[in-house]
Amino acid sequence: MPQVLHGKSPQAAANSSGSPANDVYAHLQAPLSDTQTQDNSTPQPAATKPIIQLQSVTKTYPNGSRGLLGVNLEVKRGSFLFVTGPSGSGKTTFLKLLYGAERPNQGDVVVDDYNLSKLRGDRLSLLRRRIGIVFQDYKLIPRRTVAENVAFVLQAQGYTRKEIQRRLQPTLRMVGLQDKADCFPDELSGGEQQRVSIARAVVSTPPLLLADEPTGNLDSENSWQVIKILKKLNGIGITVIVTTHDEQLVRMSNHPVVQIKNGRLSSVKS
Ligand SMILES: Nc1ncnc2c1ncn2[C@@H]1O[C@H](COP(=O)(O)OP(=O)(O)OP(=O)(O)O)[C@@H](O)[C@H]1O
Repeated sequence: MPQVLHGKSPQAAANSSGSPANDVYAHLQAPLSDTQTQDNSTPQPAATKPIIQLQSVTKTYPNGSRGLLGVNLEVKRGSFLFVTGPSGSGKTTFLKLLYGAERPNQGDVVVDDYNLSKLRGDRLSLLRRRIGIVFQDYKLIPRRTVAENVAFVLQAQGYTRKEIQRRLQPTLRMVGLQDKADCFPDELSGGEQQRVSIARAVVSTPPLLLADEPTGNLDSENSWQVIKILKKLNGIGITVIVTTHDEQLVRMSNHPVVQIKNGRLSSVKS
């Protein structure tokens, strides 16, 4: 049986946490159901289907290292999920399988209705546009300003200049960097750089945000600030999955938690 993670409906979350009032994110504020039927005989409306489904997923690397073993998981749209576990347990492998950077040896990975086990080429690129990714080491382009780093994603996806301008300021405001638009990454603190990378990940308003140890290089205050921004994004409907070693952050956050140990997944808190 897959683990099923229940998320608070994004609308409810938006109402309780105060969503940012700007129309860039408005289309993410449509009410989505937080209940899901297990009856596969009746077609489910898109909004009630899980955004992520893993069935019997095993990943072994060519050198024989175990990434994941027999993992079953369903994540509902609008959820906020923490993934914890010791170093080398399989957390990054789990995220890589979700955005198609690795493929399972066995089992199916379905994300936003795309079966990643079979996805190639253009269709994989299309799915990746629907997934924002945040890394521990930010991965910003050093010779581009904050605004240019964030706008770059939209340029690559063919957005018009007008649409890029429309999205840029609200997104920088959302991460509290509206005054740093013209700074270069090396003029920012680690926490600020991570917030730029979050802005870059969500400026195209993807329905899914994956964050791999986003607070790994930050002190506790900056870590909490990053988590608060991720919560805010979840509040407007983005499904958020965060890997972390930081038990304190997980305890403070009151969201579902799964643990991966030796490639096996178990639910710690649902
Ligand atoms: N490209 C790869 N080739 C071979 N083995 C790999 C590769 N990537 C990861 N592994 C192995 O797979 C296992 C799981 O690694 P993974 O990076 O998913 O763990 P993790 O939980 O994210 O670790 P950490 O918290 O240290 O980042 C480890 O044994 C690791 O050595």
